[in-house]
Amino acid sequence: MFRILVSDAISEEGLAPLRKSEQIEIVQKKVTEVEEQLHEFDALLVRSATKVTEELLSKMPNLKIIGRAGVGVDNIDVEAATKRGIVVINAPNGNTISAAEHTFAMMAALVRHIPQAHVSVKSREWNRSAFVGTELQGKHLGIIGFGRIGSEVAKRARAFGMTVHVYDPFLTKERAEKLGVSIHTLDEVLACSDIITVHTPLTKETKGLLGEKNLAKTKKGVYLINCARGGIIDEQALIPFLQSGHVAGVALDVFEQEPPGDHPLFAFDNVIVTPHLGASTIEAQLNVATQVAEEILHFLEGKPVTSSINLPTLSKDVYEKIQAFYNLAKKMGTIASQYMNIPVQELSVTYAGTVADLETTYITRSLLAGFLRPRVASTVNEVNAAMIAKERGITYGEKFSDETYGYANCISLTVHGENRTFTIKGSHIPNYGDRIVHFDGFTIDFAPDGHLLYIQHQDRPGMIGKVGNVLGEHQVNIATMQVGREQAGGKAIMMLSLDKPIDDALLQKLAEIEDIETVKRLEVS
Ligand SMILES: NC(=O)C1=CN([C@@H]2O[C@H](COP(=O)(O)OP(=O)(O)OC[C@H]3O[C@@H](n4cnc5c(N)ncnc54)[C@H](O)[C@@H]3O)[C@@H](O)[C@H]2O)C=CC1
Ligand SMILES: O=C(O)C(=O)COP(=O)(O)O
Repeated sequence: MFRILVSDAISEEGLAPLRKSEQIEIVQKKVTEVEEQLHEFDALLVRSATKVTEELLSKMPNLKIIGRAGVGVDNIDVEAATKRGIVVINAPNGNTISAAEHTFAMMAALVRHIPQAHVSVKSREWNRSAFVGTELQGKHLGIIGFGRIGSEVAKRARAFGMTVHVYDPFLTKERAEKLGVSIHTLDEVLACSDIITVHTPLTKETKGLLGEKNLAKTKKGVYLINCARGGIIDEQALIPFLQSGHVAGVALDVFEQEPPGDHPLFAFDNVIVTPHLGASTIEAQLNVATQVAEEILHFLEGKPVTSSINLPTLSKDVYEKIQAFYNLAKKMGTIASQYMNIPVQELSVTYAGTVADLETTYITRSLLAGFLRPRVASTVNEVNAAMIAKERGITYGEKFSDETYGYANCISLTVHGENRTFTIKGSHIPNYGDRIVHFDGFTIDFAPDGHLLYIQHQDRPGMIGKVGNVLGEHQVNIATMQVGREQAGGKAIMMLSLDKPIDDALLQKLAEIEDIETVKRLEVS
């Protein structure tokens, strides 16, 4: 049974596909209501309210995936999740339109004083002169952060006859031109805009982006909007600018602390607020819940998740193409790790032939996970492999080559350890399977599966018989055996596939056979 804790309000209709699965059990409760059962959950679905801290994760040792039914993952300690090998996914575009429309609604409300006028009329006043506004047409809109939401806001602004100025360090000129906006530095946007709206994620770089220093660079009478994340505009820093009238009005959908409680900005009539409603529409909630539910099902079926925060993202098509190499690479990593059971500094992976044209980052992560698994006590998978390698001082790199050694594809792994280097090469042959075609200097051909026994010996007559006898005496059946040698009478290797694993005592017996130099057990699961 795969147990999912849904700890925030997520669309029931969107979750329906999960409910259909007999393998899945859904519990809809706040974290505080299931303190005693936290260790039982495999998945956690949240919006922005649940804070997924390291402490919470430490109480959920079975957790495999966190789904954020929305965009921002600043409420999730992604680094802590990654360390634990937990996949973090979000629903990146399900609420884009709703957030953009809400931003626009806030903009219109701000410059036409709609919330204040509404309260006034309902208080039985009729004070038309108190609420004279400004038009949006002809105004300069500054957008900071030009991703999905920022660009949808720009489209609407242009339809309203506004001129749009954008600051986003990652925005290309082509995309800006296509959307009819001009790219500027942050200072230029601050200086030329009548209205500024922020649409970046909350990161170390964007926290307090509109603080005292940058607010001072804005035009007198500027309007500010934050429908992204609390803290991108520094709430405390706004106070003197509102008091002096430098900032004409502020619209906030999000707060540094949510709920904000008795906030000092509420004292200003020209600060209008909503309780984090950007994504709160029927459509957005259905979209994000459906996206996350689909991803959870993919994850359960072992298919790739397409919107992971801490894994390279892969489409289904791409995944289908790389799957075979992904498995081969993992096995190669596992074998190399057991064979080179000494400290290693570097793994170098070379891709040649058809595999070189694929998404190799993912394949390398798989190889890395396979390599680290025999060495690391905690969970290691594609999510945390890179991080664990770094922690252990193991560097890795990818290269590409044309040398396929006669195969359609070839993955080579060279492991650099102290005073020793080891190379293994593998190929995936469609309709045949995975083959290791080179092992530590020897040309060979074996399937990297099951209970393998590697023997390096002097090439003498009778060696195979001696090994067979010892194994037979201990009731160990040999399924397959492949041999390779440098030259007649020189160094040779055997790679045996056994029906069951062998113990240390038997390994020792084999090592004692004359002319056998090395015996290693290699387990590939
Ligand atoms: N109020 C609400 O209910 C909602 C809020 N959001 C928030 O809106 C924000 C944006 O969402 P999307 O547009 O979907 O994300 P996105 O990832 O498509 O766009 C973010 C943009 O910010 C830019 N950016 C990053 N660092 C920057 C910096 N230092 N300066 C300037 N630009 C920077 C990125 O290049 C990117 O283009 C997120 O913080 C998200 O959490 C999203 C949905 C609903
Ligand atoms: O998707 C986002 O980033 C949002 O801010 C929406 O938050 P919510 O799911 O409404 O708590």
